Amino acid sequence: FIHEQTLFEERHLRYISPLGKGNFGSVELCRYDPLGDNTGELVAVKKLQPNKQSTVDDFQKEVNMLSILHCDYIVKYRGVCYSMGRLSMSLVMEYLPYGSLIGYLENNQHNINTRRMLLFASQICKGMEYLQTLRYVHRDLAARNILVASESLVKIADFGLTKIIPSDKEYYRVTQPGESPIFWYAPESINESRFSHKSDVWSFGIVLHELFFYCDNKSNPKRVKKKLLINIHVHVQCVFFPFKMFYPCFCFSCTCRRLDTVYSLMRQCWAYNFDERPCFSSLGNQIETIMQDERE
Ligand SMILES: C[C@H](Nc1nc(-c2c[nH]c3ncc(Cl)cc23)ncc1F)C(=O)NCC(F)(F)F
Repeated sequence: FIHEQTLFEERHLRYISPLGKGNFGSVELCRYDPLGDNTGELVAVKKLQPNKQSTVDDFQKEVNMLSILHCDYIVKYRGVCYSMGRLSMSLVMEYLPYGSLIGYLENNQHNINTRRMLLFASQICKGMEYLQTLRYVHRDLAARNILVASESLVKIADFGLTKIIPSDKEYYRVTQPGESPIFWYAPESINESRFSHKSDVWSFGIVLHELFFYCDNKSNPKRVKKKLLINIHVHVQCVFFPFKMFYPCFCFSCTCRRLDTVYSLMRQCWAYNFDERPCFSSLGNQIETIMQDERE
């Protein structure tokens, strides 16, 4: 069923600039300006780019999934815009001027402290907890898919790969694994295409590493990223391909304080056995505790 969808008329949607390419679609900055006097609001418009992977009904699913999410830590859905006589549809979302978290980290690494990183981490946790109540598995949790709303607020975005776990199972198995970035994927997702809240927890651990790796002010993020990729000791757990498993163990060189507690959070998220990984509410509590300690 189609939720009540706020309709944006294409003729009032004024293109401004490209924002980026996401899962199965490109996002553009537009102004919805029905009065035609530039007083309209800025919006982020995701146009479907039908290709081998994604079809219109995948996109319709993404729209429907996003349209029922109401959470401070998730990018707001605004509505849809039909063009070419309802042949093609665009997803209209709020526009967040600070952009993606990965870009923000790269541009602000000098004035980002561990307190702010912990605050962002706890907000992402809360957003993921909310998704879990709806049995959503994001499947692409990464700093590039987090948006910065302000100096003290981040939001989860890009629900192009999100799936809803069936009520009789605790995981979702994808049939055709796309060319998704395996760096953020849990071992069971790589080996069995198995996705669950616990595989999102693994990805959250990678996001923690992305957050705290940039707090190392000495190093320029580009080099850090290269160093990180070079330094990641990827241990091939089994000899046989394709059952190759990646198990990142990072040589962690961040100089920020509370390093040991944050690093232990990451290691919990990277428990090989998904049953041993903490849930998002436990991670959220642990982060709040570290934040308290930070205050002392
Ligand atoms: C494909 C699109 N890429 C980009 N989007 C934006 C952006 C700025 N401000 C924004 N406000 C609302 C939205 Cl939906 C996107 C942006 N900036 C750089 C991008 F490369 C995207 O959705 N990326 C996922 C996420 F949104 F998390 F960054």
